Amino acid sequence: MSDDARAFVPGHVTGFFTVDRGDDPTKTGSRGGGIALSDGVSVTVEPATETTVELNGEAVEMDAVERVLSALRAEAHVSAETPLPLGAGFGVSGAMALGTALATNAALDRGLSYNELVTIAHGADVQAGTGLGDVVAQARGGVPLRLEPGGPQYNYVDAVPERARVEYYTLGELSTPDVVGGDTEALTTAGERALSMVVKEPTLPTVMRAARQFSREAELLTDDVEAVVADVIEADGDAAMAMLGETVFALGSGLTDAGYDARSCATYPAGATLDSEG
Ligand SMILES: Nc1ncnc2c1ncn2[C@@H]1O[C@H](COP(=O)(O)OP(=O)(O)O)[C@@H](O)[C@H]1O
Ligand SMILES: CC(C)(COP(=O)(O)O)[C@@H](O)C(=O)O
Repeated sequence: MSDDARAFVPGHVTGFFTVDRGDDPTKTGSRGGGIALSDGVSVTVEPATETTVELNGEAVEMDAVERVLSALRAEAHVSAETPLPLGAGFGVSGAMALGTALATNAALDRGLSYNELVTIAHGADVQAGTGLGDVVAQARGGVPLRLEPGGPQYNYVDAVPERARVEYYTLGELSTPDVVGGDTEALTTAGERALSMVVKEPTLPTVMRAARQFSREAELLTDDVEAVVADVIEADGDAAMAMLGETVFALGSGLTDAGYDARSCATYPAGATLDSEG
């Protein structure tokens, strides 16, 4: 019997990252740090004769989702709902891939385990060029530190043992394939430096400081984002740029204290899960 199934996947803002290409997608990924968010993506999968993908009621083309469905030999109507903007650094593509994997497995009784489904979604996001570390971070939750790249068989994920209220404010999109598909040597050096700062002192304020340093060193910080981050710091807050988007995220009420009309959520302590029935 097949039926509809729904999964929730937290959003994930990356503060800093590396690009680590391997021989296969499960060994390819990023190291880095970020924050899983209680604002995430609810993905409903309904088996169908032809695949269609919808985000907040509008049809979208999403390579990562199509790759997950073909890996699971499924045709389905995938409908996702989220308050997060697409293409602005919240890992919406990774969330849709992971949510599709979890919900398709349930709807079509594929009988795969969590790590197997995370591997499929990670590989799909990597091959689509839309993410390197979001899926494994979204499978973990909290404040993940990705110490080794790749899917669950190869990576090594630690975390900062804290939780916080988080605010975010988006000014625009940045193309993930353009950045991760280009020359990433300097970016990776900056990402490694940021990661070692946080490994030495695994706290949220250090994550934010490392993220600010990374965005400058990797030359990804835009003037508009820099101005907002500066305003938050001026108002005694803590903020940084979300990779890869023109988005600022802040701890506590940093953005609203600085006068921005920001959306607020919190760290999401758990990984992605299937919703319970009924
Ligand atoms: N209107 C749209 N704006 C941006 N991306 C879109 C849109 N419609 C579909 N897409 C697809 O969504 C994916 C966005 O990936 P990415 O930029 O990594 O976003 P995110 O940062 O949310 O993960 C890409 O596969 C892109 O082709
Ligand atoms: C930064 C990024 C490579 C892309 O993130 P997004 O634009 O949100 O898909 C992420 O997957 C990571 O490895 O940390």
